[in-house]
Amino acid sequence: MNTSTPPSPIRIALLGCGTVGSQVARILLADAEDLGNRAGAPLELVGVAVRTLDAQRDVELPDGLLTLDAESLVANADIVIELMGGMEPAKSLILRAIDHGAAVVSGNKALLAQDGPELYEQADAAGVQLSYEAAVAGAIPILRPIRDSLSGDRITRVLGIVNGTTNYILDQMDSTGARFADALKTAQDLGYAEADPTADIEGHDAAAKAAILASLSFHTRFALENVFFEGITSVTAQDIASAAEDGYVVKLLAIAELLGDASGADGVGVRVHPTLLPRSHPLAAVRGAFNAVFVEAENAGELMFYGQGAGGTPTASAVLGDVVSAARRMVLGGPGRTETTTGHVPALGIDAVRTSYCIALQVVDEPGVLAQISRLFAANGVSIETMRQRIRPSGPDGSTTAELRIVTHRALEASLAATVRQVAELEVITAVSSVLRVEGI
Ligand SMILES: NC(=O)c1ccc[n+]([C@@H]2O[C@H](COP(=O)([O-])OP(=O)(O)OC[C@H]3O[C@@H](n4cnc5c(N)ncnc54)[C@H](O)[C@@H]3O)[C@@H](O)[C@H]2O)c1
Ligand SMILES: N[C@@H](CCO)C(=O)O
Ligand code: NA
Repeated sequence: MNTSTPPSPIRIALLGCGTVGSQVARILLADAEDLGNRAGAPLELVGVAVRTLDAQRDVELPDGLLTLDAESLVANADIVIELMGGMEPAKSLILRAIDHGAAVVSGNKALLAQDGPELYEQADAAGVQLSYEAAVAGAIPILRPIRDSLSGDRITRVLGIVNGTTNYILDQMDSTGARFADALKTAQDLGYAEADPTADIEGHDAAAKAAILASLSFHTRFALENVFFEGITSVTAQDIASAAEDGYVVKLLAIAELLGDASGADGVGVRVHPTLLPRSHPLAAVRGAFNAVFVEAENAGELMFYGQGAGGTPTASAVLGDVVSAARRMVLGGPGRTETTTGHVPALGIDAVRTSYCIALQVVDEPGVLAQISRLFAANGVSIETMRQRIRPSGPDGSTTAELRIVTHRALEASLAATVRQVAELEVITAVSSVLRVEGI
């Protein structure tokens, strides 16, 4: 006979009952027994903080669970799930939860990328667990594999499609020839893009996720200010069509990689920008609003994690994984480490990155043009990998112009950017029609 006392219930407070929060509440209630068995103690949802009590919600919750008093709820919980989003009051409530010794689970990438270092320090100091698997690539288990499964390896590079809205838009442009504005409209009609899609299309959302991925991959705290980012608003249908002709696809990639600085010491470059990828690259096959993260590690080699990066139920899966994990730690004792910060690698700016460029130029069709252009590439130490020239009629007099598409070998971003600036000033150049970085070659 088992005479030990049953474990006391773990009290869970949920802050926010929107797209993700409502699904977390639903699953916590519906699957309480299974989740409790896995955690080793009953999981009790003690309250859900909302802004208005009588709002229309996706799920029906038992009477008495909803409250407007988030602060009191937090003060009486063992685990606080923050799914309100935004900076305040999310940050103050998380700090309050930590102060009370509660474990915190959040999906708030915007807050973590901006104020994560402060929150992680407070959690460490209080000995409580702060987990946020939902914050990067929604349902995809990626943070815990990086933090735990790969903690015996050395990650050298992470390439991620971590924003579903922009992947959907770029995929539509690629598969239907749509213009950016039309693809964005379709994404909005289907509910992928928000009414204000700025954070997605300008790259902020992916940049926040890049900062989190870089921090865990390189054991050093990086914040949004360390991330160079560009969105997809200037990617044209022509860019996508030309890329397709050359065997590439355009993806918005979040890239975090180990680099040498000028003296050869380690540094980390973190960036987000539209990127040309060969169609044979595994990330090129990530279609629609799906997400994927491609990890390169010294011993494991190449790994890819794929799945749904957003949506209430998929994201709730990641949140509840964190909840069960935090509850297990409570049952077993000790907070468990959520991240390590012993790497001390500095963040390097975009100039220190080594990448390739694909440059499309409209040039005058006359002798010596290629020589002038290639001289500038050579002067900047940039080697050309491929060059394709197309001659087009430009006037009724039979005159012609040429379009050149040059793909470079990897070179320092600073040298590539200087080359483009200088080439643009040549008189024989009528337009620099696009400049896109290339990865995976
Ligand atoms: N939706 C997704 O697919 C997804 C995926 C990954 C991460 N996330 C993150 O999860 C979080 C929640 O996202 P969501 O899509 O569920 O957002 P949402 O806007 O649907 O839900 C947020 C809810 O919080 C409530 N709220 C805001 N301030 C509040 C306050 N002071 N007190 C009580 N309630 C308050 C809002 O009324 C709303 O119901 C965000 O940080 C988001 O970035 C969302
Ligand atoms: N807006 C985000 C939601 C998930 O973080 C996306 O499009 O991927
Ligand atoms: Na995730």
